[in-house]
Amino acid sequence: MGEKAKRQIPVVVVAGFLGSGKTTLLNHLLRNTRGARIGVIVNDFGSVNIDSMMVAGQVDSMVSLSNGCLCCAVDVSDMDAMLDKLAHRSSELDVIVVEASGLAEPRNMIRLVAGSENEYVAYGGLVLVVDAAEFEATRARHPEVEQHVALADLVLLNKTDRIDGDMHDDLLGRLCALNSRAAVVSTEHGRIDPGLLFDIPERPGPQPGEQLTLDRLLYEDDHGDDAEHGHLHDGYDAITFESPDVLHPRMLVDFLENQPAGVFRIKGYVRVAAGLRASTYLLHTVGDHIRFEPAGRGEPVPDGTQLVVIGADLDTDAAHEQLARCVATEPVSADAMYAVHRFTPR
Ligand SMILES: Nc1nc2c(ncn2[C@@H]2O[C@H](COP(=O)(O)OP(=O)(O)OP(=O)(O)O)[C@@H](O)[C@H]2O)c(=O)[nH]1
Repeated sequence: MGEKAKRQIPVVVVAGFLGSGKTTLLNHLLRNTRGARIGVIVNDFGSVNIDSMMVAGQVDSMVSLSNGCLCCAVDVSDMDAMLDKLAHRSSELDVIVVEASGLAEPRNMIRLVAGSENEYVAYGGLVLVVDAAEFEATRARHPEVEQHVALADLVLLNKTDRIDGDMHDDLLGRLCALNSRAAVVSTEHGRIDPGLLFDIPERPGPQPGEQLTLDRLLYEDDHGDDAEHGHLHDGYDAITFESPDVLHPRMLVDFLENQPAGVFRIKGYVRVAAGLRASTYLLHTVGDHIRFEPAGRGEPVPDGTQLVVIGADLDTDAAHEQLARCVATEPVSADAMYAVHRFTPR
């Protein structure tokens, strides 16, 4: 084990009205972990097939709230108590998924996670599951669903098997009007590529004679042919931006605060310069949550900038061009670095 910088585990919050498909999404992720180690926080384990998942080693850790409701009864210290069980110095989890109860207020859920004092976690985004067939009826009964959409970093327009093409187009238009920033992905039974949500670790495949894990078997069963495999990647884009030149800190932050439509998360190294100083930071963003950490604490750091932008239906050329425009073409005044310092921890 090399000494690494403190690893922060992304905590993804899954919210959505009753019956929209949150548990279905969670079960899908647990069945398609692709080697990622997933921790789960749920209200109760009733509908998640936890027992068999645990036996098969699919769920690496989980915590439930035995009594009470994840929406209102929980405060930051309750959430931290749950997160502390999953995220600590020796935790090997790659992601923690919190399934909010159907009545949870997403703003509160974000506050609980983003406000966590646990130094080993980082906010991993709000995924809002929307029932495509019921959106109109839900909106009539609960107008606040519009605010929920506006808060989301990723909207899953689920149950698209239950609507026709015209309604699909209409819904996409309405969701984009409510939130032009979020990535929107259409799904059936919550089947998204987990790589959109979190990093798939590069762990070696099974060696000859080694047993296949259930995840691999299921994944390979589901995706044995290329057509099926391709299906899971629909609407999921990842672009890489690399530059040997330094970036202008303020222009970079401006880009991050006005991300192109469809971006869900951005990660990688950025080399920025202002005044006489050039520094490399590890950058993570989810939606408008931006974090710069000084790079080089134990890990090798590339010379220039290496960023990956992940989202759905991205205009990849435009995103690339916008990033290229952040390259500093003339000397930058020293105070421009404040733009980055606003987003560095502590
Ligand atoms: N037709 C169709 N049914 C779906 C889809 N996704 C989920 N369902 C069904 O919708 C129902 C509700 O799904 P859940 O995943 O339990 O929804 P939930 O959001 O966890 O519900 P609560 O826990 O009650 O808030 C289940 O019967 C699912 O099988 C889909 O894409 N299409």
